[in-house]
Amino acid sequence: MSERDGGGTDADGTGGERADTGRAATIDAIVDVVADSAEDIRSGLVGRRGKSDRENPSGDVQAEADVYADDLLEARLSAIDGVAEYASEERADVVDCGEEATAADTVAVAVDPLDGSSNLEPNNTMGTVFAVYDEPLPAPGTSIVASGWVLYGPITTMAVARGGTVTKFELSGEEPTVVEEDVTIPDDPLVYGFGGRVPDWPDDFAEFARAVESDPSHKLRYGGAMIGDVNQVLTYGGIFAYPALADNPRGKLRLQFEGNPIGHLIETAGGRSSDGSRSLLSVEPNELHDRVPLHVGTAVLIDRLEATLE
Ligand SMILES: O=P(O)(O)OC[C@H]1O[C@](O)(COP(=O)(O)O)[C@@H](O)[C@@H]1O
Ligand SMILES: [Mg+2]
Ligand SMILES: [Mg+2]
Repeated sequence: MSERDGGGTDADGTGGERADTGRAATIDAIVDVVADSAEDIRSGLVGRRGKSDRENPSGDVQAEADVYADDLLEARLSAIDGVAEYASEERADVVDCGEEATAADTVAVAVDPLDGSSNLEPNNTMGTVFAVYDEPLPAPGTSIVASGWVLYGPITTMAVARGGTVTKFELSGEEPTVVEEDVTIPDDPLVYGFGGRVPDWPDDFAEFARAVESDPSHKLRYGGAMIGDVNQVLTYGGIFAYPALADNPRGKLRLQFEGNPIGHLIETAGGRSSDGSRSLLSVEPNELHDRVPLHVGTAVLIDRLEATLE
C-alpha cells in the first residue's frame, strides 16, 4: 500500500520531500473540507429526499440529494490547492481542476457524495465516501494516499485512514473531535451483512454465506447503506460483502468511489479486502465507473471467503 504523504526524499534528496509536504497540506485541506461539509450535506437532505429525473453513469436514478451533495463537494474540493482532479459516481467524467494531474505534489479526489441514498426515503443511515489518489483517475487503490467516510447516523462521525493509521472523529462541534486513534478492526468476527438478492448469489458465495450464518457467534447486520454496514464491521469485527451476482459478475459497487476507499481504510485498520481472489487495491481499473465484487472485513473471514471462491 502506498503511503506517500508522510515524508521521504527523491534522488537529489530534496524534490520528493517538497512534493510530500505539499501533498500532506492538500490532504489536510481535503479532510477538513469533507468534515466541514458534513453538516451542510446533512441539513441539505431536508426537502431533497425525492428522486430527480436523471440517471447517474451507473444507471441509478439520482436522488435530488445525490446531485446536491455532488455539486457541493465538487465546488469545495476542486478549489483546494493541489487538487488536480475531482470525480464522483454522480458524473460521467473526471473534472479537471486546473492543476497538472501528473505533477508530484498534486492529487485526485474520488467521491461517493451520498452512499446509500435509497435510505433517504425511510430515513435510515447514509454516508459520504472519499479517496485521495496520487495518480490521475481512474487509478488503482495502491495509489491511494488517504481515504475516509462520513457516517450520517444518530450523530455524524468520520473515519480517516492516512499515514498507515485510522482515526475516528465526531463532527458535532466547530472542530472534529478525535474519539479513537490507531483504530483496528477486531480479530474476532461478530457481524455480517451481504448485499444483492439471495437468489442472484453465485453458488460458491451462497455456500460461504451459509457457513458464516450458521456460526452461532455471528449476527446479521444489514442496513442497505454500505457505509453503515462497513462501519459496524470496523466497530465489531466481521464481514460486509456486495458479491458478484449471477447476472452481473462485477457486482454493484464501484471500484474508484466505493471499493478502493473502503478497502484502503479497512486494510489500514488491519483487516482485509477482496474482489474474491485478491485485494481490492490490486484491481486495475479499466474505466472510471467500473464495478467490483466487494468483500471487506476481519482477515480470517476474507481468507475463508477466498478459499471458498477459489
Ligand atoms: O439496495 P441494493 O440494490 O441491494 O444496494 C445496496 C447497496 O447499494 C448502495 O446503496 C450503493 O451506493 P449508492 O447509494 O452510493 O449508489 C450501497 O450503499 C449499498 O450497500
Ligand atoms: Mg455508494
Ligand atoms: Mg452514492
